[in-house]
Amino acid sequence: MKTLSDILYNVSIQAVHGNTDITVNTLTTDSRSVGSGDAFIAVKGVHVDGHVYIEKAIAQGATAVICETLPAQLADNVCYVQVTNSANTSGIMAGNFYGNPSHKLQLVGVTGTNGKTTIATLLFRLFTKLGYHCGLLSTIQNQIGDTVIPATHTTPDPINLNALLAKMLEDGCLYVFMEVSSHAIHQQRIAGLKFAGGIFSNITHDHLDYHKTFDEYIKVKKSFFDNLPAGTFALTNLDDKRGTVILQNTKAKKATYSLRTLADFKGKILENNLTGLVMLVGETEVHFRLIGEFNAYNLLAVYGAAVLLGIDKAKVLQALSDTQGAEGRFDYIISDKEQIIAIVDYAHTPDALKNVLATIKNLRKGNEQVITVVGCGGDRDTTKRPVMGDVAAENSDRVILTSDNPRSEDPAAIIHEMETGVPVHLKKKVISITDRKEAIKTAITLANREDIILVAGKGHEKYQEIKGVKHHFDDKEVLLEMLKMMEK
Ligand SMILES: CC(=O)N[C@H]1[C@@H](OP(=O)(O)OP(=O)(O)OC[C@H]2O[C@@H](n3ccc(=O)[nH]c3=O)[C@H](O)[C@@H]2O)O[C@H](CO)[C@@H](O)[C@@H]1O[C@H](C)C(=O)N[C@@H](C)C(=O)N[C@H](CCC(=O)O)C(=O)O
Ligand SMILES: Nc1ncnc2c1ncn2[C@@H]1O[C@H](COP(=O)(O)OP(=O)(O)OP(=O)(O)O)[C@@H](O)[C@H]1O
Ligand SMILES: N[C@H](CCC[C@H](N)C(=O)O)C(=O)O
Ligand SMILES: [Mg+2]
Repeated sequence: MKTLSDILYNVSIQAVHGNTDITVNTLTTDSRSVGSGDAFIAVKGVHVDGHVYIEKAIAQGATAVICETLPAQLADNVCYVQVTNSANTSGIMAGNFYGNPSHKLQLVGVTGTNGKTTIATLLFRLFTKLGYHCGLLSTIQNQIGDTVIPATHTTPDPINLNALLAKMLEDGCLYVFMEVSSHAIHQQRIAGLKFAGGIFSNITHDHLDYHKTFDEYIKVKKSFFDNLPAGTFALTNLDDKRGTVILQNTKAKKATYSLRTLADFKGKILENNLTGLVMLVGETEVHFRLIGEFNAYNLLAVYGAAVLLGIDKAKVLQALSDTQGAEGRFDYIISDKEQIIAIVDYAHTPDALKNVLATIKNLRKGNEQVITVVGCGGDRDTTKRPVMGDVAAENSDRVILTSDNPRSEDPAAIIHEMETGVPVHLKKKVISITDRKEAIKTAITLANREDIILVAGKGHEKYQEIKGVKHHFDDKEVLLEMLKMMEK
């Protein structure tokens, strides 16, 4: 067992009251899970200040308290460590507690508004195919080789994160691919991690409820690259407006990918249809199973990162050509009788929705209608709602606005906010149906032979969260069931 003093290695300490030469059972930032002999780290959160729970943590058995402000009364037999930043400290302490697994792994972080799950999953599948034992930390799930560990966040909190990395290392993983969300960067969930490299996909409108301004959102994403040291790589998308600025202050080796301009990893789309993409990657023509221009970017990012990690270019392209994308990302079925194409996609930002609808437009052979079913999540960025209503209406023949995960909000009110973005002349295309199952059913009723239905926003999710309760819901399952019923 490690001592508190071991675990405090590299922490910026202001003051210590008590003995740091004590063993620590486990670390936690949540008083509700404190047990005897644990160290409690008090972190200021979005809703409450963890410092409020110090007494409770001690009552439950905490023998060490790490905090920014010391309580007025100090208990005997408890070691208090005052630090400059508790959130940052929890990352560093978690690393020390679990033996800094990231220092012994090749850890690659993927950040950006859209494409993180796709890129991280493709990298995991590619390297697995190449014969390496790998780990994955993603929105859909965490994985250690074939073993799936459910994910609660896109990027876990630092304690769970380091515990998972330690398990991966113990299991013999060499490479770990992880999504790095902007919330995670801002909340220091990745503090103390050692990355082999970082990838930037793109930055567009999302999470302005949390980051307040777009500039602030960019700054947070940029700080991930600012903190990458020399000897690592930073791979960016040159076709994104912010692709260059994001790497401005990094010490990492810079590398670029692009479909439009000269770059270290240059691609060109030759064909883009329902069977996949044919691309020129450098000088090599390759067929990929993924669909759409946005996936051409994701594939280039994956190719670039694999090459930067030292894998042979030809080997990468050969294995990547046959690699499947992540669940619920442009996941389609074609109905037996009417040949209706029904697509499930995780587009939950204006840019993702625009991209996925542009891809669908390219797939049309004639006058097929595009019918979009989409909603916006509750307790999330409200400013994207009217924009997504507009994007859906501008780029579809029919739109059914519906619920996503309303969470604590009134679903009808969210839909109303989406409606306000629909231009007057497009209003006749749009109807609103709060019940997502009914909305999907209506889309199928409206569809004629060979029409295309897009069900956007929930992708792989197997639930719908309403007033704190997660009810089973699976877009693909509903589509399959309804198509079967209607075509009987
Ligand atoms: C807005 C946000 O990101 N919140 C995260 C944050 O919670 P918080 O700041 O609200 O915490 P809080 O309730 O104020 O509590 C502050 C501190 O007091 C402690 N506490 C609290 C109550 C108590 O009784 N005792 C106690 O000790 C808490 O454990 C915490 O350490 O810190 C928690 C612990 O790490 C996270 O679980 C929580 O994620 C919430 C559940 C969440 O939904 N986050 C989403 C928005 C998120 O992080 N999403 C990104 C992906 C987004 C994307 O790219 O699309 C992700 O990485 O998953
Ligand atoms: N490179 C890309 N550029 C723009 N849109 C993309 C890109 N890749 C995927 N998308 C769109 O965004 C959706 C979400 O993709 P993905 O899950 O890979 O992103 P993410 O960044 O992991 O999202 P989250 O922030 O929720 O974790 C996809 O279903 C697709 O519609
Ligand atoms: N990681 C994103 C996912 C959004 C998915 C969408 N279905 C929603 O619930 O808003 C978030 O937590 O904001
Ligand atoms: Mg993701």
